[in-house]
Amino acid sequence: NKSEFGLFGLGVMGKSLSRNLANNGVKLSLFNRHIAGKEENIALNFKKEFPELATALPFDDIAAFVNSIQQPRKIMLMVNAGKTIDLVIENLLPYLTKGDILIDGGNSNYNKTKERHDYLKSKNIYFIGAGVSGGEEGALRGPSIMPGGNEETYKKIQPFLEKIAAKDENKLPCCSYIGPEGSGHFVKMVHNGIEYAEMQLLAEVFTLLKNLGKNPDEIAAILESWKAIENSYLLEITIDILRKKDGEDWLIHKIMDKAGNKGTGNWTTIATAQLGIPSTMVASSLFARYISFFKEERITVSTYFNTNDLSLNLNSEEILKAYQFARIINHYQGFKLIKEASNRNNWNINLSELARIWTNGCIIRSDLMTSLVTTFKTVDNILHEPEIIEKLQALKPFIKKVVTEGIVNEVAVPTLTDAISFLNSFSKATSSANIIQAQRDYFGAHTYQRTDDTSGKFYHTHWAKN
Ligand SMILES: O=C(O)[C@H](O)[C@@H](O)[C@H](O)[C@H](O)COP(=O)(O)O
Repeated sequence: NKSEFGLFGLGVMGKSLSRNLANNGVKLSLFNRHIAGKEENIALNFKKEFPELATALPFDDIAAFVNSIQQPRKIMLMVNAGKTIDLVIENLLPYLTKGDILIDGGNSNYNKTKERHDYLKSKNIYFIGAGVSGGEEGALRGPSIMPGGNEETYKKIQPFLEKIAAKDENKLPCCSYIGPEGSGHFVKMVHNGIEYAEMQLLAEVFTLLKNLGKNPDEIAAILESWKAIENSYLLEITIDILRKKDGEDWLIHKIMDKAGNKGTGNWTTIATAQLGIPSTMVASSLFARYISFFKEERITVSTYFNTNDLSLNLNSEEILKAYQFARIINHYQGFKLIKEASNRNNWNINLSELARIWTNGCIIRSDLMTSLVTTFKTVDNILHEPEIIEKLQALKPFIKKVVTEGIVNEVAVPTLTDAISFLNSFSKATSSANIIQAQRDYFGAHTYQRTDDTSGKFYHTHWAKN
């Protein structure tokens, strides 16, 4: 008898999701391409490896794979984002039938997802762009899933995705319809943007504590003590990472400080610039990765500019409070970007529900995220929430001290700095943008509005003639 669901692409995430589906009783067909001498019998060997896949049907022939699945077919594509998806779609199309559903579970660009959605719609094939977060382990035990596309189509795959998704504190699936078109992949992209800044903040905390003379074990112990106050998945794995030994030394000392990236932080920065939203922290954490990449040049430049015998006048308590402050600003910026994109595209994204499906399974799950589920029930802008305002006011003196000490002592804290600089700018009723407007009008006659004219009329001044 035919399978209920097809899983196409048995890479790291594809394999974990297959086992998760099988563990949840889904009758599966598995497909992996055949490349002689390189990728042979992947699906078959994978099936043999895990008892839960006993009833799964393995394939490396697309026609046989498609025909093994009940109609309307539900096929999840777990292949690399980019051109591969389009290639796979073209290879599958000849065998698909009107009403079949393709689900792209990779980190695809939301603009491309909309294009693919519209293209396949013209062929009566449904396309869901589903963000899947949680990495290899999350995909196996329960990821957070962010599906976007046609809502009626989503209802047809909802039971499968909800089965495999992580569960929140009320045992509800961390999977919820996000909205139309590429909205699912958009929120996954911003999830990764928030992830970039969260990771960078922990890297800066590590640097500050290291500059206070702490070794990785001592730093891990300090972070361990923070779990009771500000826990998150990323904090937990950073503690594990710092405690990992490599012979006598700590493994972290052997890892090359050149950060990679696969594009989602880059796309988030492009999207935020295009939408005119100041998500400064994802941008600074992306650029911190880019700076790290110039290792050779950094080594050279380090011989020109570093001042010795500087000493940080800080304690771990102050650093914790600075970290807490910066995390709130990071989440404010991420959700602001999503809210704006949702308004501009009429996606109608429910921020509280989004925070809820991010409370488990995904990389940015944290106590703060759990608290935001409630916050977004009353406000859609956390900088307007009295409790959060109060918390930021209480934490502000500490991040000001930490960032000042960091800069004075030449410690690289770009994303912590960004957090306080952002609020220093965003909390000013009167900014210095009048200078910018005057300069633009001076050299380009770009005109400006006047503070004493509420009509909003634009003015031009013949500056040089004064
Ligand atoms: O939510 C997740 O499960 C991760 O974010 C996942 O999507 C992946 O690990 C990122 O692609 C890493 O991104 P970089 O390679 O850009 O750091």
